[in-house]
Amino acid sequence: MGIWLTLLFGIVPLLGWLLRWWNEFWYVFPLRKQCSSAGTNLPPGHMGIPFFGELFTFLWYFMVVRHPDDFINSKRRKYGDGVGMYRTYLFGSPTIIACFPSINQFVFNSSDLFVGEWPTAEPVLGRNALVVAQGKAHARLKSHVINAINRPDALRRIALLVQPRVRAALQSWAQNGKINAHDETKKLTFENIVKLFVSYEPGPLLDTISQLFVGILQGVRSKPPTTAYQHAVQCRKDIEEIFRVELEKRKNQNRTETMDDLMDRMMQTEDDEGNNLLDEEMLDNIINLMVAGYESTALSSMWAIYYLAKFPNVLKKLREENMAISQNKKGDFITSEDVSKMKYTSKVCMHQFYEKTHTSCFFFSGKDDAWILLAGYKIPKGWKVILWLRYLHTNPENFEDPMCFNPDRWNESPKPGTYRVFGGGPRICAGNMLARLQISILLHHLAVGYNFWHGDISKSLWWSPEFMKPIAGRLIGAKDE
Ligand code: HEM
Repeated sequence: MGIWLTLLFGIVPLLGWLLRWWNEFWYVFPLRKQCSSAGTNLPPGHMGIPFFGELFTFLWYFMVVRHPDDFINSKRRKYGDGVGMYRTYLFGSPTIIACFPSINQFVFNSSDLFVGEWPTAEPVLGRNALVVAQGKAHARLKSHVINAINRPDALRRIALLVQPRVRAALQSWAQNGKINAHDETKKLTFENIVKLFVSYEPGPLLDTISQLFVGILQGVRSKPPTTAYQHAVQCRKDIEEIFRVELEKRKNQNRTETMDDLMDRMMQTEDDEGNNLLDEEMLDNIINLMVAGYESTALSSMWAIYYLAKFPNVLKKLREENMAISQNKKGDFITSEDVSKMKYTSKVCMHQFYEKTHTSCFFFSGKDDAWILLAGYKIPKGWKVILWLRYLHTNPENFEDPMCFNPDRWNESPKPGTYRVFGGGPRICAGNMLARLQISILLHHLAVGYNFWHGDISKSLWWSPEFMKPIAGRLIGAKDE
């Protein structure tokens, strides 16, 4: 009996106490002395239990309670709202969660102190891929990529290239009646992105590439030696082979027969010193750009369809603006210059990016100790930093009624550093112009030609396993209304 009582009232609480504080002793205690001699502190927070840290608390708020903001809100309540950064242990590493715009800005712009984290991206995306490259190599590759995809002449051509497929897709959706917006926008975006980069038309080759990309996307964030990771590496090799054959074919071609797609443009771009990209650099970056631009654009397009079906008043305003442009076109496609004049459409797009990034955060890893001077805290070397975009975008102090779809909120510019949909600093999204253009074009054809019957649309919570499935709308031609 005595032994059981000792166990119950002595050892069990002691074990519980040890479990609760183990990570604090292990990770925080040794740093305390360093911090106090430097007159600084670690951000407040709690490191959780061994191995898992605060993973279960995180999962509780995200998967069980389904109030992801309460994960941060509980920290705000406990450690104070003015702090803007909290220490924790998540996903196998001691971590700082950064919330305030000024801290995010500091991390985005300090590539000497923080390296962007794509843990396993190199074997899957290639060592020359933009997201993998660092320092000078990154700056050089980025200037090539921006040259190839963001220049006005490239955007002009892209605008014309994507429209036939957008028009055809909308027609077929309308004929089918009910569509699954998630699947259809993915299919449309994929077909267009392959067309833009390598000019392939739908057919068996495109189907093979599509399967290979699914494999890459499923494994790009997983870790070795998982099957998903191994499969992604194999899919990458197969895709590289397909694109290498295409590249060789073009190099041996008479250069008057250019396709003028993004592969061609990458073959021709020169950096400041007049150098072209090497074959490996080109292949890695075509794959990287397709991976980065595919799901991001598809999801934003899907949200666009969802919201327009839900908010007929927005669709009406969008239609007025787009009709005015289309009346002068006499059936011709709109141009990238037309798109830049469509102010209301641009505000609708801004919301789609914003909505999409409600689910995003960026991972960085500290290369050296960093002191956040503004708040007087230290981020120790080797710790991860998670930039918690959701905090910025769903904070009523930054955006009035943040979860409400209201394109007019963008009549005024967001407060500095609060709209971070494309990241920031040297790692800012390389395809943001391309994404804006593609979504505006979809919105244009949708608004001008179609109406929604939106009685059966329901919004599933984004973290549910049924992610996006119920998002379906019925398109009918405007004339059938
Ligand atoms: C809705 C559309 C898109 C959104 C919301 C988006 C968002 C982002 C964000 C937040 C980053 C920064 C990631 C980080 O710092 O780790 C990023 C990087 C990047 N994005 Fe996008 N993106 C979109 C579309 C595209 C498209 C269409 C392309 C190209 C075809 C593209 C290519 C890239 C590349 C290459 C990077 C890495 C840049 C670098 O490391 O320097 N993105 N994107």
